[in-house]
Amino acid sequence: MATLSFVKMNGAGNDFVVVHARDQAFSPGEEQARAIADRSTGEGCDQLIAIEPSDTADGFMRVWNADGSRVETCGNALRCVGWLLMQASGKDSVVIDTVAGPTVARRDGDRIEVDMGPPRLAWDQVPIAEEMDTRNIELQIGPIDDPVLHTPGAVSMGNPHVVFFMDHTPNDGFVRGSGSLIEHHPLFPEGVNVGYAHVMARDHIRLRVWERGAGLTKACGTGACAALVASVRRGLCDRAATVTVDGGELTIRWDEATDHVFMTGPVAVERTGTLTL
Ligand SMILES: N[C@@H](CCC[C@H](N)C(=O)O)C(=O)O
Repeated sequence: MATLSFVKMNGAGNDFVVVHARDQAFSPGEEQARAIADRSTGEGCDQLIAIEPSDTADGFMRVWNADGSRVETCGNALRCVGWLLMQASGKDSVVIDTVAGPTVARRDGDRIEVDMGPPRLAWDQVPIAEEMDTRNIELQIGPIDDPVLHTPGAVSMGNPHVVFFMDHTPNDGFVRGSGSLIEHHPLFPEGVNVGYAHVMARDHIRLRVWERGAGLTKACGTGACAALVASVRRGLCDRAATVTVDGGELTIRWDEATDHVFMTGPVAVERTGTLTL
């Protein structure tokens, strides 16, 4: 039996069990990852995170969703891992590698900013099963002549997102019911994270997200980036906005010069503990 220490953290309420796997290997199978993430019998989290050593960066971040599936990246976890690596090294910025590519994390007062890189906007980069304009994809839910949801924008931030635009903020039942359906829609061969954006002003979006492999979360960092990008592409928002999520506020900026998306927000440590595997 092996024991590994972990830190329970959250970024705007999106919570993680972060395992130190720099000196000791950590490669849980799907079932083990799901058991750790289970809120009634395990430690409980939206995503399980491992910080592994890297030859090219300050650390490598590996991500599992609560259902045990491995995923490319996680925006809020990048901010939490960035904070941990900065605390440990005393640096003010660090590079974190992921399956989706490297990210720079920096301190911004008591918040952490991450450079999420450029959004991927071609239909086959999201990916979507058929060629279509990712500003308004051909998808609708509900009766043909009066759909409840329709023509979302689609964006990859290293992981796939669709963003529906709404004139109100939907309730839990609506997000759970429609999100669980759309996550597995055949249009998305790798599944999809589902965002519901209520654009309140050109610099303010209220967002709720049903996450692929995790369900309704208090915040989704890549989802907030995708919502801003999709809103800008529809002419609804300026290139910088506050995105209010269930667990707090994220500041998202899509830089015109570099095409990179930057996300800034809070991180919090909840507790520490050990996992016995
Ligand atoms: N919470 C995350 C996203 C985690 C991965 C996502 N559920 C997926 O399957 O792509 C974030 O903050 O970005």
